Amino acid sequence: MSANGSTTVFTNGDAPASKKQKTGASSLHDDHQCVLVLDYGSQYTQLICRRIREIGAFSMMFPGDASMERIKSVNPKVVILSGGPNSVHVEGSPRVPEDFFGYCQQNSIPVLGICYGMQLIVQMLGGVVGSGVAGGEYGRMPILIQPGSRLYSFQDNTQPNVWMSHGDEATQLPEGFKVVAKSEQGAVVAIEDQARRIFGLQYHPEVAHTEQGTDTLRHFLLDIAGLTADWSMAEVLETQLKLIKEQVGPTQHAICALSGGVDSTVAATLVHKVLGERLHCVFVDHGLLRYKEGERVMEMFTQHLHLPVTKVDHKDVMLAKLKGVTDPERKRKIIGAEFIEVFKAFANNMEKELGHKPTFLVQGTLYPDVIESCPPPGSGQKHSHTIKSHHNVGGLPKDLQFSLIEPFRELFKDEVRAIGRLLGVPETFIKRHPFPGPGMGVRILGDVTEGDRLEVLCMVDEIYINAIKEFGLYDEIWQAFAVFLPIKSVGVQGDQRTHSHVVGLRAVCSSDGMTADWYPFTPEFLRTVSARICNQVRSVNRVVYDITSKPPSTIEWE
Ligand SMILES: Nc1ncnc2c1ncn2[C@@H]1O[C@H](COP(=O)(O)OP(=O)(O)OP(=O)(O)O)[C@@H](O)[C@H]1O
Ligand SMILES: O=c1[nH]c(=O)c2[nH+]cn([C@@H]3O[C@H](COP(=O)(O)O)[C@@H](O)[C@H]3O)c2[nH]1
Ligand SMILES: NC(=O)CC[C@H](N)C(=O)O
Ligand SMILES: [Mg+2]
Repeated sequence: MSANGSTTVFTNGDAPASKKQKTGASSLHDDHQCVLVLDYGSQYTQLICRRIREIGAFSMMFPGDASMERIKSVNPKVVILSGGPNSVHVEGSPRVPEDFFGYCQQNSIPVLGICYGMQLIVQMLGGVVGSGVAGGEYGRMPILIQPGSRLYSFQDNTQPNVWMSHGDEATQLPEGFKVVAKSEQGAVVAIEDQARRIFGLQYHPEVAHTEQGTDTLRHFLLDIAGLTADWSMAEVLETQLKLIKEQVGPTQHAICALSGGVDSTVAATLVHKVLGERLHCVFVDHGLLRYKEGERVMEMFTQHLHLPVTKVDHKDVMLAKLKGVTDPERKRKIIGAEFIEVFKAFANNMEKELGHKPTFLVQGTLYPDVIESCPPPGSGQKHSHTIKSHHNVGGLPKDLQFSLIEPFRELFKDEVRAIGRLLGVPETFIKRHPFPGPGMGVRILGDVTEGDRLEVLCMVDEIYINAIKEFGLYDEIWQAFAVFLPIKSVGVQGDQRTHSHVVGLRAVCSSDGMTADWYPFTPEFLRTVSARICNQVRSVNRVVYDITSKPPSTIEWE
């Protein structure tokens, strides 16, 4: 169990030893060579662990300032230092113990530093980190690889596009290191000391948008460090089934927050395998759903899922609570708290009906929800910043009266899709675009309840998604949706001046939601959809398309 009561496969190292035993992580560790990831608070640290799993190796994650004793206790074969929001020259910023590099040297442990991790290597081994030539690089960037590098010896492409997110730079390298790649602006973006097998990347090889990023990590782990690839998703699934059985015991009941989205559908199917009739699914219609979503989802459950699901209508209460609220974080917290109110009432009703009060709550929480919401105490990611409070994590009330079962809390969407396929979940669910729990609540900027905002957005979104399906693009796009902007613009319709709503359209390519790029629609598609929206939704006179990647934006607008 992790600190908040959910089960985890990959121990974060902050859990006490007795709890670690419970997760089964120590037995897994006994059977596999360990890649230790030291976390300095990057949004992407779990993504490093996810890539390591994809490559077929076992990983553990410790906080970046873990003691030497702790590092030694897992006998790592490789250590990766993550990125992070801190700056190495700020007093008190997290770092490895002074004798860390000596220990790695003595035990022939290769080290890779990523972004902040590379800056830490440079500073701690006697180089200099400063503001450099680039003055910060964010998003996509081509880099130029120098010949003769060990880190890149597997590849031919000498100018891949990589994903950057940094302000500081290495301006002087420690002795023994050489530059093996530079950015377009001339910043040092890859370094290596071949003799000591210490490597550094200023960009993020772990994000899906970095070309050959996984290949670079694979080459580092399998060829340079010599690990064997012997870890699989089937093993993750088996471990989760075992953990849930232990966590819930033979008689307790659980409720499952089921949205019709991929994550909760796979979570429900998995937990149902263990609990059977002791699992009770509840779908909340909070009034912030898409056009006809409530009916459509219930029909999908009946036709394809064969799990009993109760639909709860909570529209009026939710919209009353959101009236006049404009701050995005405040909205998220209200929505999160209302979800829990519904679950509590549902559990109380169950007790009256069945004589059993479910004390567990199953949610399809994924790692991106956790990291963006800012990690709960004890989760190990103590150096990260809050980006937004996802309703199912940071939006939960403090006095949550359930123990959480969140089998995917350390996984990413594409991994959950893989587990769903292993469990035989129908493709209708697996291929659905993600839809956030707070729904239209975070897609209407500002007050959700004002005027006809909800109706307008639902209509626009429906027209947009239908056009995407009609053009055969739905499966190519990771997520698409419309956004209501709280401004009006001047237009001319039927020779008359209008002063009407503006809507934004967003479509992104991604594999895990951690990084994303905007989808390049054809002008024909954009022309068609814009004309349809302005003709069919008379109170809209302007449509804009969002051409921002994540980072620097996020996928949702709030
Ligand atoms: N309308 C809803 N009713 C009940 N539970 C919900 C609802 N919306 C979200 N949840 C709960 O919150 C969790 C997080 O929501 P999220 O949208 O991230 O996941 P999802 O809906 O299962 O999948 P997807 O990301 O594909 O939409 C869900 O897994 C589910 O447990
Ligand atoms: O269930 C959810 N509750 C939330 O509060 C929430 N906020 C964002 N999202 C979804 O997460 C993914 C990443 O989105 P962002 O780049 O906007 O953070 C995208 O798929 C978003 O739709 C949420 N899902
Ligand atoms: N993504 C990172 O690791 C950033 C490191 C450091 N905070 C910088 O801005 O340079
Ligand atoms: Mg959803």
